[in-house]
Amino acid sequence: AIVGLQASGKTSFVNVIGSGQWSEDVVPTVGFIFRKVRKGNVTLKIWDVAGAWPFLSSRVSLDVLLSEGQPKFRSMWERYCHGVDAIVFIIDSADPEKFNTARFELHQLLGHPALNGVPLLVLGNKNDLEGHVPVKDLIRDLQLDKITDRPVSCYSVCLSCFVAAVEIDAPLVLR
Ligand SMILES: Nc1nc2c(ncn2[C@@H]2O[C@H](COP(=O)(O)OP(=O)(O)OP(=O)(O)O)[C@@H](O)[C@H]2O)c(=O)[nH]1
Ligand SMILES: [Mg+2]
Repeated sequence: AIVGLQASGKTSFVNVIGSGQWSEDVVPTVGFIFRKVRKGNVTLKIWDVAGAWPFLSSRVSLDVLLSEGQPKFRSMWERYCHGVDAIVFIIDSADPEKFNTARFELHQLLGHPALNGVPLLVLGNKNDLEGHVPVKDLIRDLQLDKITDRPVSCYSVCLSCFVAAVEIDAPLVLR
């Protein structure tokens, strides 16, 4: 399952691994998209889950999240993560203002007992943009070092740079 805040690049990621090509043509996902991607003799079944649900898209501030408990739309993330082999969390690394919300949502998601032990891949996307945050700071800001109950990896990527190869800067396997 691929989760993350709005416009972080989840659908772009699925396009890149699915077709091997960056596509400029993405629109915000409504609900979710289920995709099967065949790689050699392996078939990946992928849930591309919207960062926000239309009817609640204005309610994304952390204050609201905290005062209302778990907002309905992101509790949907958990539903799509049930029983998966891995969770991919994508974050716009050039938009640090959203890091607090992202951290809150990520840790909230991982706190669900049913997702215990499921490996986590964090991709800090959009490293082509000025002011993007490097992997080491993402790890700190998202408190990835506090996640001790599963394998965690974090990479900095640029999905829109994907022509022949995804640019990866300073890959770091935490655990
Ligand atoms: N500069 C830059 N833009 C990117 C990159 N990856 C994705 N984008 C752009 O970011 C925007 C959002 O991408 P999406 O893939 O639709 O994001 P999403 O996470 O699926 O968004 P929702 O479906 O709304 O949750 C699009 O305009 C993409 O073209 C990147 O590596 N660099
Ligand atoms: Mg999408």
